[in-house]
Amino acid sequence: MTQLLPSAFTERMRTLLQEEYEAFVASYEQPVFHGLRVNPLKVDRERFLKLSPFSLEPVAWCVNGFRYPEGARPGKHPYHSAGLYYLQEPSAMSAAECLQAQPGETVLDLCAAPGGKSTQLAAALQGRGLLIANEIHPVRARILSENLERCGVPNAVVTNETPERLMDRFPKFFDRILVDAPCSGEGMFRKLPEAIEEWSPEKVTDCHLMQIDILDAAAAMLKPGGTIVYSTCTFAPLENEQSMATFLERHPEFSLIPLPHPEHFAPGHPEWATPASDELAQTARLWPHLLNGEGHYLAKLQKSMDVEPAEAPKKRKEKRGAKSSAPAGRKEAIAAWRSFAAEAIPCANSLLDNDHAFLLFGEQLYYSPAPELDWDGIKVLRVGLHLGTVKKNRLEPSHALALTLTADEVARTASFSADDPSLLRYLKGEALSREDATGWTLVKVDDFSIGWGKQADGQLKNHYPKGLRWL
Ligand SMILES: C[S@@+](CC[C@H](N)C(=O)[O-])C[C@H]1O[C@@H](n2cnc3c(N)ncnc32)[C@H](O)[C@@H]1O
Repeated sequence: MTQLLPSAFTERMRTLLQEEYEAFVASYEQPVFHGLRVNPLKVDRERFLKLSPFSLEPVAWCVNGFRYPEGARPGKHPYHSAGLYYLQEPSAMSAAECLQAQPGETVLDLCAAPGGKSTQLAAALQGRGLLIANEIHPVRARILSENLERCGVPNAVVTNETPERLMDRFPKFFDRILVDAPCSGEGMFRKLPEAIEEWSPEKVTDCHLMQIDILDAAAAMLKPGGTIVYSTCTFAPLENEQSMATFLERHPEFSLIPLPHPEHFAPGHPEWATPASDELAQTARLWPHLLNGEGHYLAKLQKSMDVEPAEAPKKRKEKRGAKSSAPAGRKEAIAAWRSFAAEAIPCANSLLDNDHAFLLFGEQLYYSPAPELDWDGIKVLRVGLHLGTVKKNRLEPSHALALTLTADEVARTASFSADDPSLLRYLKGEALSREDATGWTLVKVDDFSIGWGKQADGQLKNHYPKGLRWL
């Protein structure tokens, strides 16, 4: 594939890499590495290693990351539909890992779709604290939301906003921010040859300018003492060392801090930026000829504590007739939830015990990880855990809820092994003949929830979402 590479790209890389260039360009003739990251919200690493139908080789810089062999089809396995793992290229696993989000923190993933890094950040939060996963493009934001749902994330809000509009709403609000920036994608040429077609020297410049704007917004949203990880999947110095050099000139309240895994990640190149600050050597480059993954760049920035803290963002007021969270009917919706939970999920009423956290949008009931926040005027796709649809004072549970539940939390389960033909029929949307107690039933693959069924009259009626059904 070397001959497909744009000459402006290869000439620049030859000049930058000098004697290393031959090894770099030879890597384009090597096979791509395929990765999956185990989702600890659903299964822990050791258990998955025992269950895995694929042979797995650990990724050194990501505790839950593995490479799987060519020919394995983990995206076509029921464990994928159950959210046990996320398919992610090995180098792409580095950025969220480096952010080191801690349970209970407030974290923003500013350029989040399709959700590889958001699902990884959500796993680090362990269901505690708040993740805002934002994506500027509406169609991609929906895919992001579906991926967070599949991975059983209860505490994420998905927004579809520009960084600037979020900045106005959330000044100095986040403990940690990931900026996985839109970039010219040179590091993906081997994996996605279509990225070659979309590349041009002008795109590199446009992406650099966009990155500076996005980073400015991220800087404004970070608390004093907070951390930003900036990442790209390109080799262009303009989008990497230069974006960092420009950012640091504009924001003297930030400094670069060291990244882990120096044995795998090569240092950034100060001499590829202006000014050529030595600090830039603390950023990292993941080179495809030096590790088993694609090309990436990483930088970790810390904001000084000597910055005035911000006023808290606007709080939500319980207004009668408010558009976003219709209070009329909210009490009835909560009552519908409580009666559903008492029957189907005995522990839920004591776990979801904050009445202020229930938000009703039309017929859709959510449990919010940040009930105090006002979302009016922000495009929100999901405001936390979607509990279900309330119709005629009855709650129909959501697919998202099923995927956050474990077998010991629910009153009734229907369990199938991964290779049981009945499971395949369920995933295709068929009803199953089955005798059991009547009511909402959590369908499982082995021990892991995969969706809802409703048992009645010797049948398990199918409630697997139409859009997700296997063909
Ligand atoms: C590298 S991708 C993100 C990948 C994602 N973090 C993941 O791990 O799955 C960059 C994202 O930035 C979005 N984007 C494009 N222009 C943007 C802008 N001006 N501001 C914020 N995000 C933008 C793109 O739509 C794209 O989804």
